[in-house]
Amino acid sequence: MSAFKTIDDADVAAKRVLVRVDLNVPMENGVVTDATRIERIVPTIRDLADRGAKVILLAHFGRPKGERKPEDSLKPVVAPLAKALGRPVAFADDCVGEVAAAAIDVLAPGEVLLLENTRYHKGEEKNDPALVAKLAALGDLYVNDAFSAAHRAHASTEGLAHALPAYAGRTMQAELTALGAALGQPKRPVIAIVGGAKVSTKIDLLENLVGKVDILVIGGGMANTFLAAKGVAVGKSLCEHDLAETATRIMAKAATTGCEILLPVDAVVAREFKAGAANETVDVAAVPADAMILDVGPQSVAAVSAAIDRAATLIWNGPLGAFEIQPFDAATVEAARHAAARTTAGALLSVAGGGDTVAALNHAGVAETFTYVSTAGGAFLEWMEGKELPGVAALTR
Ligand SMILES: Nc1ncnc2c1ncn2[C@@H]1O[C@H](COP(=O)(O)OP(=O)(O)O)[C@@H](O)[C@H]1O
Ligand SMILES: O=C(OP(=O)(O)O)[C@H](O)COP(=O)(O)O
Repeated sequence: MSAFKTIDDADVAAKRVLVRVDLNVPMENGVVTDATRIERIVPTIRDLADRGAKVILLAHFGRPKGERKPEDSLKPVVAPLAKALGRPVAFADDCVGEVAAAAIDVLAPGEVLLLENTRYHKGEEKNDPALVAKLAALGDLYVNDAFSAAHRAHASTEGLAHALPAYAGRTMQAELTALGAALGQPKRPVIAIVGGAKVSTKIDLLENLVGKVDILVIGGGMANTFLAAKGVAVGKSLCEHDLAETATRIMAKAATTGCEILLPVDAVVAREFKAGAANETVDVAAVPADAMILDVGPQSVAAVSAAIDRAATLIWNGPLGAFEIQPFDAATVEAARHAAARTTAGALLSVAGGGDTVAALNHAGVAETFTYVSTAGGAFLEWMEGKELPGVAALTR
């Protein structure tokens, strides 16, 4: 018996089933640029709909912090979701209240409805009982299929599981099973690559991670904060200077745990954040004051590849650079292809995750070659730390 109830345990026919999914997908100018998270939730939605459920999808997008920011609407996700499902998807302009209730009233068994961004309500991130009650009033059952948001104790990821009979969806189950199989007892040395842009929400994870992995490569926006903490001037780069103390503490802890930290030694810098922007490669000690680091440089990526060669297991979240705009995808693509080749050669077990990381691996053409690709980034790292994820814990029998 699994630790939690799954949708196989639920009688869903003609029931209003609130399904928390992760539709926080990479998007450019209102167009979804990577549909992996959409594709992964299809089995759960199809299963429930085929059994006659009224499927009501709850999801967040971006970080609008309780404001109705148009750029954070889930509306652009409707068409790609309908395409992936092969059936229509209705949309309601709010996730609670009269608008949502009216859209649910006209929903027939087997039909699918997506509700607008849960983070348009301040109560979502606060796990506010008032919002939980409003959401719960819209459904008979709750299914969580958003493993990649399970590290958040929010109204739709945690609170709701206590207000309605709660079940794990297929993707939630599959992620936990696959990660357990791949990384339950990782073969050493273990290398972790952590990059990306979510510095403040991920930096604390590194403190634990340096006690668990043998080599930690820090790239992307995350590296700038560490470089700045070491006194390096990073110009106009994405950098959270107020986290310098945290970064220093992590580097000190790594020294005591014997975890080798690899920071960039060179960088590709530009003055504009756009494709084809004039750029140059410089030593990290020579970043011009009016420029920003948008990728790690060739010497750094060579060091990353050499470190991958010394490892038996790779875990990766967060691209090494702003891979969406060329040529700042170079380091991420090179390191991804190198890890993929080592995996194909049988020398490396490689697990990567995160909305943008998956997009980056697809961009490099190697997502299929990695041992396992998770939809989760932050949640995957927290799972790796051994932390209990609130969204998973709330489903436990
Ligand atoms: N040096 C950098 N400067 C600014 N943005 C960066 C830099 N390196 C990476 N990024 C950005 O980080 C984002 C992905 O970060 P994150 O959301 O943490 O990853 P994931 O979604 O895989 O968990 C990408 O949009 C990428 O452009
Ligand atoms: O994209 C997500 O996480 P990820 O960037 O760690 O992969 C999840 O949707 C969680 O989003 P959040 O980090 O804004 O809570």
